[in-house]
Amino acid sequence: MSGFDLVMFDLDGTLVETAPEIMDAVNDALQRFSLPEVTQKQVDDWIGHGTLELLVKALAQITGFAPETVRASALLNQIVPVYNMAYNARCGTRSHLYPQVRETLVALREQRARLVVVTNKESRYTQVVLDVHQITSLFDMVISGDTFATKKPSPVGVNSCLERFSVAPERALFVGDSSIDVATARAAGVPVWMLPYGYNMGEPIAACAPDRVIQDISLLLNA
Ligand SMILES: O=C(O)COP(=O)(O)O
Repeated sequence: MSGFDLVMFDLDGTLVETAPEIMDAVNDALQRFSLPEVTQKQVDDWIGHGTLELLVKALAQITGFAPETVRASALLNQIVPVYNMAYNARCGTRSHLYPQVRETLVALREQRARLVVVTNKESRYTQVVLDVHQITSLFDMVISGDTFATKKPSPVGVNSCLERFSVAPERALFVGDSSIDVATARAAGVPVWMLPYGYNMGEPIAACAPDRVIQDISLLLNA
């Protein structure tokens, strides 16, 4: 039996392994502009601050320009719609739910916990991923990187969930895979558990000092 009334989940690297097809879509877009490809390791380490920021990092790496220069560039504006099309085509081709994700979400719902996604992925991409893996209906609320003016590690999204479902921070849990998730949960006073298999910008997860590291998401059920 889970001791939590509200469980908030990160998406990429926590519920769904998304990086392989994100890399495919980035490389599809780069190819259209005759730019060199990026590697899987680079993409893994760029996930965390949203897709637009991932594209900024990829273009900065390739062109040698500073990220702020890329953010203001025409190239970024041109590549975004091309990436969107590529991602829609790639989504679901090489992503998958991590083991026990669906079963655990269903069981938590049966235990009457509220379930929420809090991701930095922009909502257009979040929706495609949740739909393609048929888990949209398992969540009471979805907060994306562009839902509020600030994204994780700002606690705004987490605080809005606590308020919406009238849950005290200590009765909630944040489950994630990166230092961004730990910082977000800490800023909201919510306990935070980490899964070791996701994307933490190349850093070891122990360095983030979460309350617990769990090897498998089904361990949430015995909390
Ligand atoms: O899209 C990203 O960069 C991050 O997404 P996440 O917050 O679900 O890890």
